[in-house]
Amino acid sequence: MSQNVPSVIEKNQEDLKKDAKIRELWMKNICDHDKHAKFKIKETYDFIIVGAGTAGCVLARELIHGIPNINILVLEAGGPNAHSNGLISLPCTWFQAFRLYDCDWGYVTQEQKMKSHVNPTKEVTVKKGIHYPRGKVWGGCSSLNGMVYMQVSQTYLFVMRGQAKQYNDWAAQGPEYKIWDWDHCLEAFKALENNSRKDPDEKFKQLHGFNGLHHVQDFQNGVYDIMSGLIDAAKNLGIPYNDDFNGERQNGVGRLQTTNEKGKRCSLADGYLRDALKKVEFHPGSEPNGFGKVVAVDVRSYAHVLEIIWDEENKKENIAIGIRYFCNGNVREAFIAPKGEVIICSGTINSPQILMLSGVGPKENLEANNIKVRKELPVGRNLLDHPGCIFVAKSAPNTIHHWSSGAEIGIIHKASVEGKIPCKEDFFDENPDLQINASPLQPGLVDGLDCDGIILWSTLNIPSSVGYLELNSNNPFDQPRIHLNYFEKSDDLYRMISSLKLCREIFKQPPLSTVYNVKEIEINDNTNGDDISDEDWEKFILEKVLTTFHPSGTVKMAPESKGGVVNHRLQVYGTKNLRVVDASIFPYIPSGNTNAPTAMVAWRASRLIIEDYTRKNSL
Ligand SMILES: Cc1cc2nc3c(=O)[nH]c(=O)nc-3n(C[C@H](O)[C@H](O)[C@H](O)COP(=O)(O)OP(=O)(O)OC[C@H]3O[C@@H](n4cnc5c(N)ncnc54)[C@H](O)[C@@H]3O)c2cc1C
Repeated sequence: MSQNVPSVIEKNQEDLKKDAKIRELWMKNICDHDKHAKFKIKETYDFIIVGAGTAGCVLARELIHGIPNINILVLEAGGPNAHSNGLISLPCTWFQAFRLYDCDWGYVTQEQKMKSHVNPTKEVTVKKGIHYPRGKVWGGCSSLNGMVYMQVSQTYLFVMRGQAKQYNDWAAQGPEYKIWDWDHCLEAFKALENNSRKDPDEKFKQLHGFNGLHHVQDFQNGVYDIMSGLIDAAKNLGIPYNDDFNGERQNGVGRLQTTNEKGKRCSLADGYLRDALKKVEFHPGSEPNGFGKVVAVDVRSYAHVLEIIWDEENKKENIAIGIRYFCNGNVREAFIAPKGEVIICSGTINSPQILMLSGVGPKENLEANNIKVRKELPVGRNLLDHPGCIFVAKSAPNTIHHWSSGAEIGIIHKASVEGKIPCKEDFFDENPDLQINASPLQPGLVDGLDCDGIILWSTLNIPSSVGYLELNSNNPFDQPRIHLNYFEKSDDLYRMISSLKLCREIFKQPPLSTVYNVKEIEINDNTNGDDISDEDWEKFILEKVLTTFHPSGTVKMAPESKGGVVNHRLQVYGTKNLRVVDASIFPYIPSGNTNAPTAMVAWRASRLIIEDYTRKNSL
């Protein structure tokens, strides 16, 4: 049975005073240490990667194995993922893991006010302070995420090694963007994936990889069969069964695949960084300073990057030469070798923040925060995310398995822009835009509710509304201001209403309503039974809205004239030796979970970086 696990422990005033005293002693010690430090070695690396998240882990591994005799420094603000009392590696505790305050950046969002779409004479609000978790730990968000594996976007797959339209849209931005078309992306997805499906058929083999380091497995269901009952309930409504959401089509109901290996989380730190660290060579005397060169990946934990160091002798060219960071109470610097690069892999919130703190960004916001503008670019604009809304039902006792890792079943459908219940045609539409993830009700997931049940989490996979983020100050430890602009466009609201209406219908179906005594809760607290007006739906959605944790797009890959910050090779416009590689470069958000697409971007980027490095070295 479920237990009530407190997810937050509050500190009292006495504890806080003790903490402050210890911090003071630590600072004093650091200052004494500095007084005695006589010299420091100039640290030089071929590549400096900022952030050991999904993208940083893949990149470090692919570069150290792809280029001979290089060394790489990875600067990571968080610590190793082995910590945290096992909460990270155990799939069933993921919902606690992303609330670990020392593994999460702890971001919250700004308040949002807008006119009601249903009754434009009224103002409606999305409350301030939606928790916006981002991993601050080896593996980044892949160490905290819900482990759902989704590689393809909206499945405009034209059978076989088909084309997913969405990646082709990335590629349609110009002839040089062809390197991002579906064929190129599929090559990367397959190279990364290690799928453990038993006896895969030919179609499955064509769209999946089996030799990568990112382990993917079919959901191992437990002993209770309420989740199978959910599949039957969806089928009753005419929703087709789908046995591979990463296959030829994305619509339908089926079991999700997860990034697990033998029942444990497989983050990109587990899969890729661990492998990168295995390569260590020593080349004595190969460096002019006489120290020799260690060919390896050096991961520095608890190293918070402050800004990019620029070559001040060639001011106009904006040449990145290193990184300034804060570690163990000291500000430190690391530099790149003449043919090296700085690669920012700090995620959708932090990559734009680092660029802006270094003078690359929108003029107005930079000048308002006393930052000298080096290159004006729309950094932080184009914040794309999948807004979500959870719909909860109670069930009879002892109907769920509490070691579930969360989302077990997916229902992917086309929603109605008029807010109607989707019809059969919508279920068969191969361009779905809504994803419902179904999980057993986990303790703590819904405040104050401690009973068995099911959660249906509707997620708008192709949102029309776009948000932005901006600096709050020039303090690198300050949170940027995150403006989500969820449901700013009316079609987003009505499509969410359509999906939630479908959730209600699913709960009413047998065997859920008959065998498992499933009864929806929450919405009926606000309204009367079935007669829910659009106004009440809007109120419900804006009160309950939460992120599905997929922010992307704030360092958009696009031509500069079209709002791009990086070009097709992910180099920052108007700078040299500087790339951004992570979910922030997505020009359009993939219509599915974003971890695999981010790893794909890093794998593709590694090929581009290797090409450029080899060319520079042959000159
Ligand atoms: C709770 C949660 C659930 C999710 N569920 C799923 C899911 O089920 N399936 C799925 O596919 N996707 C899921 N995602 C999304 C997916 O994990 C992310 O899209 C993906 O991991 C993003 O990778 P990234 O490399 O862009 O950034 P990140 O993984 O966030 O990596 C950025 C790294 O940079 C470090 N960093 C940032 N700033 C600095 C700095 N100044 N100095 C040094 N280091 C810095 C961070 O600490 C972090 O380690 C989820 C995400 C979360 C948070």
